[in-house]
Amino acid sequence: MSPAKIYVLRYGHRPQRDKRVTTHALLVARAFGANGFILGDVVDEKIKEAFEKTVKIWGGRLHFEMGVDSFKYAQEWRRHGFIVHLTMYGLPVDSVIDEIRGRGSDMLIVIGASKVPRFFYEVADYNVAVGNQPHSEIAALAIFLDRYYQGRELYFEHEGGRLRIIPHERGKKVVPKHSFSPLDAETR
Ligand SMILES: C[S@@+](CC[C@H](N)C(=O)[O-])C[C@H]1O[C@@H](n2cnc3c(N)ncnc32)[C@H](O)[C@@H]1O
Repeated sequence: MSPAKIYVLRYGHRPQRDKRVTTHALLVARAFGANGFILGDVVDEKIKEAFEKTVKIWGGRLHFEMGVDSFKYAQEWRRHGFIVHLTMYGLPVDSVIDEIRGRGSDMLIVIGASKVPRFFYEVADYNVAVGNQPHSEIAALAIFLDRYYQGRELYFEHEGGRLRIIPHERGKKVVPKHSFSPLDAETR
């Protein structure tokens, strides 16, 4: 059973220094099968611009919101879904991923920027570590979603957009989306 939807909550974004990291977390969320990305507590038009530009060109139906209260958002989420907080201090991803995959409700994945308050460790149904070494929220999110989807996310179709890439052994082959026939999809 799969959850109805998967959202990512980015906690602690600092507009002066996290633009690139948060943009990359958003791109990973979109490309690797999340349905929504919530930028908690701050408004950053640069992140919104990056999101809109990507969706316009490459498609996808990712829901994007910013400036919402992260604490309230997480509490509200518990009414209809469960929460996974990615942290190096949590339980190994491989020990909980099957149970998480088997749950049928909406999943909120919380990723931090710097220090994440105790609240998120407590509100989370699962504190999940992607290895117990400090690395990056982008890497943690990518690996978590990849383990969750068991690799299938790399082949998801993203609705809409203008362009698609035809995989090529050398160079870049990019075509307008409307020139792609469903027959090609079946033979890929
Ligand atoms: C700069 S790191 C801060 C590391 C932090 N001390 C922690 O609790 O994981 C920013 C974010 O990356 C994610 N992260 C870093 N290493 C991780 C790991 N080994 N497993 C899961 N998430 C990790 C967490 O979401 C964390 O809030």
